[in-house]
Amino acid sequence: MSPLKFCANVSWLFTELPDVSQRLRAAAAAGFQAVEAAWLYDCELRELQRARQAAGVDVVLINTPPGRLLHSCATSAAASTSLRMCFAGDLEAGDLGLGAVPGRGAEFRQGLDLAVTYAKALDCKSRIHLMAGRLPVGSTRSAVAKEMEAIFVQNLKYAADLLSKEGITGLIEPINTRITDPRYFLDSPHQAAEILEKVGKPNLKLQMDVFHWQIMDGNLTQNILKYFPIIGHIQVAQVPGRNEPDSAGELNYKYLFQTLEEHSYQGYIGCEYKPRGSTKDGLGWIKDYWT
Ligand SMILES: O=C(O)C(=O)CO
Repeated sequence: MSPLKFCANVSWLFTELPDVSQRLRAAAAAGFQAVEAAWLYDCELRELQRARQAAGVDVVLINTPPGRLLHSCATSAAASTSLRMCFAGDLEAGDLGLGAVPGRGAEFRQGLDLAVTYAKALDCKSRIHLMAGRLPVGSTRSAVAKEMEAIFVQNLKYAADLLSKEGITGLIEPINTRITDPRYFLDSPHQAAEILEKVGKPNLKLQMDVFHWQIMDGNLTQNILKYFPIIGHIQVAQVPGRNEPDSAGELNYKYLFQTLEEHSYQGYIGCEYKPRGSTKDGLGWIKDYWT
């Protein structure tokens, strides 16, 4: 059995600290050797590089940009020395990725180029989450599903060829549409597996967020075993509160982590949850996995 590797999602953890550099340092001080993040694009890249090196952590996953930006805090970040962590987009009303969105192909490709620039600069050699995006406002899933899938397959083939030149794995992540994001295009591991089959590129894998899989489908053990060969990254949070794995909820993470150990899962497990209190105080559960 190989030991599990955890990474801190600094878009969710250590949010007591406004600056990315502070969060990277805090993650390292808490014991993490690796971090992941949703979006860092409004943070000044050279500062980000310096902060990562100073903290001594690996960046193992970033997302492609969400799309329409609500505002860019690049000016404030560039102007100030601090790297205020900011979402690069109006995530409520706007976009949540562009991979499957009709008429946004050029923006998807631009966002992919930016993600590769940041991944290379941050020495994030391994993974970029290629976000699918939402159904157009006013459309119904049944009416647009076929068109959006064809667009997603085409964009993923393009992305896979570009990423393979950099040795980077692309990931697609089903996000639950029951609670978190009702208009998101990709919402089940079965749909994602079918799309990956159609794309047929070995450097594209499945990002398994246990929180979303439980809400959409349950049947976690069978789904983990069925899709294990194509799983390239995992994220965890308790259901329904999306708090720490050991918080009250539906999931027995001790059992799920044991299952992953028994199958020698070699990837990272992203801690993408809302701490109930301070991040540090909520990390008691992870000590069992840090030998
Ligand atoms: O919303 C989530 O679970 C994500 O991982 C988005 O990147």
